[in-house]
Amino acid sequence: MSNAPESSRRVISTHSLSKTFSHTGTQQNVLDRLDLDIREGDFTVIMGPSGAGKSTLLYALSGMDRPTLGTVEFDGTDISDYSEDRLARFRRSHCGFVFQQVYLLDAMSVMDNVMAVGLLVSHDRGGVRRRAEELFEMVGLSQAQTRKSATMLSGGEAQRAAIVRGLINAPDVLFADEPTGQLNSETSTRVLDLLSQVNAAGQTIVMVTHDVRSAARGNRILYLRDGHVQGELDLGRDDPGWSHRQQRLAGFLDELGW
Ligand SMILES: Nc1ncnc2c1ncn2[C@@H]1O[C@H](COP(=O)(O)OP(=O)(O)OP(=O)(O)O)[C@@H](O)[C@H]1O
Repeated sequence: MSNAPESSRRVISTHSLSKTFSHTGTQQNVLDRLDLDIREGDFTVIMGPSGAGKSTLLYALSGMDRPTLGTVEFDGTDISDYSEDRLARFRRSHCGFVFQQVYLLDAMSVMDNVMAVGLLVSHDRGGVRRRAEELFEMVGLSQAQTRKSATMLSGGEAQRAAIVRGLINAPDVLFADEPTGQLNSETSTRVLDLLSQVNAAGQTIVMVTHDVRSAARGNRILYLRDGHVQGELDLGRDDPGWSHRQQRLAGFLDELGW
């Protein structure tokens, strides 16, 4: 569990964040005037029923998509009306992403996949390589594995490589959308241990998941339904044991009718 110091600094603040999709003349209000903060150093988990808008919220918080109404402030700067180009530059420097699908480029080695993302932000090839090597070591991928094509990795290895890619530019926030969704239980545990480890070292994380075991890694749980945050649980940073954390979380979810 995280030993990161408590911080009340807000990295992201939304104000009346709304997202509406239109399909064949009807409008769907997926996010409805949300006001929420993401605090530095927190491992925030977004839960909620299928279709509640969890991924939509993650995309809005990370500048992958723009709100229909309202604003998203990242480090005090409103990013909601940035142009596509500016948003892309902003994301590269400030956000890291880990998805359920790994999306490594098969034609490149694992190292080159990570280097390519690092070199979008820095021209210091040696520096990027050194950071990549450090991160690969941290996630337990050997040099031989990083020289392989991405197709030659197991699912768990590929997801660990994706975490390295997500961290290569030292993002302010690492966003993860069901990062263990495709993994078996043992490999999920390794990936979750890794997320806990980087969070303990101070990395701010926002993760969407359906999985109680994964969610128990977070210190703050937001439950999204009908476009609102319907409940919030402070799971804290002290570790009274995973089963205790999972029980508290299960109780919270039961009360919300999960
Ligand atoms: N680009 C889009 N165009 C139209 N509708 C969309 C779009 N993206 C999402 N939606 C709709 O918004 C709603 C919320 O989708 P979202 O993927 O955010 O939900 P979720 O809570 O992440 O769901 P799940 O847990 O099933 O992944 C869904 O009804 C979905 O169909």
